[in-house]
Amino acid sequence: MALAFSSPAPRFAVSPSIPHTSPSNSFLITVPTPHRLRRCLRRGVKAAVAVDSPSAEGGGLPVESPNVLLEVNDLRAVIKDTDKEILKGVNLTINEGEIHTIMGRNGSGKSTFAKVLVGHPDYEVTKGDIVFKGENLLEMDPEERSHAGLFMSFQSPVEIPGVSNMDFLRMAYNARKKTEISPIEFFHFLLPKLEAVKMDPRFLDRNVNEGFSGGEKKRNEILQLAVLEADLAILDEIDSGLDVDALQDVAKALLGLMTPKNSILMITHYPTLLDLINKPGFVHIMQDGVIKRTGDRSLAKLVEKGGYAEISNA
Ligand SMILES: Nc1ncnc2c1ncn2[C@@H]1O[C@H](COP(=O)(O)OP(=O)(O)OP(=O)(O)O)[C@@H](O)[C@H]1O
Repeated sequence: MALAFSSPAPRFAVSPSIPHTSPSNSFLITVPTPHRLRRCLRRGVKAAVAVDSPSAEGGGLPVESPNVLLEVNDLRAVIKDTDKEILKGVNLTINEGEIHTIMGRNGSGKSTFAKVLVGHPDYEVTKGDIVFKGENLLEMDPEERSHAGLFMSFQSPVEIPGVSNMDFLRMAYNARKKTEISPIEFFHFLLPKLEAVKMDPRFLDRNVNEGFSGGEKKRNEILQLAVLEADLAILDEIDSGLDVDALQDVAKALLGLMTPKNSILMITHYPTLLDLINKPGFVHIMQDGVIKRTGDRSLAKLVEKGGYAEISNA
């Protein structure tokens, strides 16, 4: 293995996925941090030459690459205070601006993975690491993770009696942005977001999710996401229980929220939402606590057609 570094430390980019390494491959790799270098090495890069500009001597083809937003390495987790292991070595990298989808049989560990990412107290990480925006996520409590830009929409959003949706959203916004926006100002900020998710402003006066239908709760989750302007939205079955029109609205709203900087990690059982979003993305199949296969939307189609047996046997 050959590694060469230019000096001073180069402004380097690493190919996001490096999917097809073989013993004879060599890559132009730019290495801004030891962390990113570790990632390349883990992925089996055998020869790496770093140069600080495409024109520098000894270089190869420059690799334009987006920034890594989330990196999960060999993540293992058990149910708290037990030795029941649910996550058995999950690896996943999400770059800025990407849409990732996790599919998998019931009970394969998808929601657990999502919950571990946001620091759910039911689980204990026993091995591996999670780096979010260059920071060690495992050292942050759930609130810090949220302030850092992680958002999770749960399968069954909780009701919060006695707290109006408007107050809740404003408090969440203030906490995330470390500001103190007035109710009037906030309302003006909120109006276009309500329109984007096609939500009736009357829902703002109701208590959070109290008495909301399943679809209304999901729409409210997207509103929260829009308000918090999260860097990574983790959406656990955001499409479940939605009628066809609502599904279209959610897809449109999600697309409207996408920027080159933020990313989405969706858990779903159906490829419909992916079709509606209609953007290139990654589909991962989780099986027994690990990501077994990764591909594009065609992988989701394969599952839809032949079930998971086809994937497992491949
Ligand atoms: N807090 C917990 N206590 C006991 N078992 C748990 C707990 N959390 C997860 N599990 C178990 O871990 C396994 C994975 O659950 P998880 O909810 O992550 O699956 P999933 O892939 O999201 O399933 P689904 O598609 O049905 O939502 C299941 O067998 C589940 O019963």
